[in-house]
Amino acid sequence: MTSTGAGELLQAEAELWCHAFGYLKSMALQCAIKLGIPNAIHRCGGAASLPELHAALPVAASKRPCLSRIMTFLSASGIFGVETPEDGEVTGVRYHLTAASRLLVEDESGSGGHACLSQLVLLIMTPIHFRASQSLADWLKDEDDAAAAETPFMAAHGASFYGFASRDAEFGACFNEAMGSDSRFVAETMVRECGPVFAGLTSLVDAGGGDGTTARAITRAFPHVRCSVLELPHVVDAAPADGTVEFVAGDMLEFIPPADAVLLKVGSLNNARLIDI
Ligand SMILES: C[S@@+](CC[C@H](N)C(=O)[O-])C[C@H]1O[C@@H](n2cnc3c(N)ncnc32)[C@H](O)[C@@H]1O
Repeated sequence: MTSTGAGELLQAEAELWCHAFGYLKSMALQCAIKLGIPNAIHRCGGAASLPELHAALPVAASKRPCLSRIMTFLSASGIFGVETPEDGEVTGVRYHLTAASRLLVEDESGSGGHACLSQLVLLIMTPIHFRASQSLADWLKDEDDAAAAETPFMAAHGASFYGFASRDAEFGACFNEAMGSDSRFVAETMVRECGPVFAGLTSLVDAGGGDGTTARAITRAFPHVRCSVLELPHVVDAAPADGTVEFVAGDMLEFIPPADAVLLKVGSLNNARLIDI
């Protein structure tokens, strides 16, 4: 067995610390969104000093010194860029938006026309997901193969992800809103870059199409394509009915309405089920 040098050992320990504290990156990002830091920097013209952030953000006066540490951390993570003045004076440090944090700016006209992804990012970091991932080791050890524990999410919450979303109206609404923001973002690129794909179609069904955001964007960009959305009943019940797209309540594993094309932009269904479809 080869012995490991002190330098390598210390490096290995540092790596472990980075992994163990990795969740702090997520939590700092969550904090930035909840405080509205991307919006504040955007309103300052795309770059802001600490005094400008203190004036714009709801941070208690006694906690202001901590904000500079959070900004340093977020800058090291690439969420914000940082320019330090030559004299090193802290009040002269300016933080600016990066490509990633521009996607967290709520004002669409100011974020380069992109949809804002803040709701989606916050959804990924809900305690509901953390609770499920914290049960991963116990779930792997457990011999119980009852349907109730098919996934770590089911083991933690007693329901499938979509079962939970239908049971908890507040979480369901957050989830649909977050998916809608992702769809707005993806649809912008899809209709701009994939025109030829839609050229020969007269109808399309978006299976698991959420609140219909993607289908609406397709219909608006390609009016010759009649779009419908197949969704679980609780999602159809809450969907905005503006007549642009038709909603069909059902289970895509059982039935998909006939159309020239099927759009499938879904996660959280296991691979075997997706292959069935
Ligand atoms: C990850 S979300 C994606 C929503 C939308 N396609 C988008 O990209 O914004 C998956 C969607 O599939 C729906 N869904 C899940 N299982 C389904 C099933 N068996 N039949 C129909 N819809 C389903 C969920 O309600 C959810 O809205």
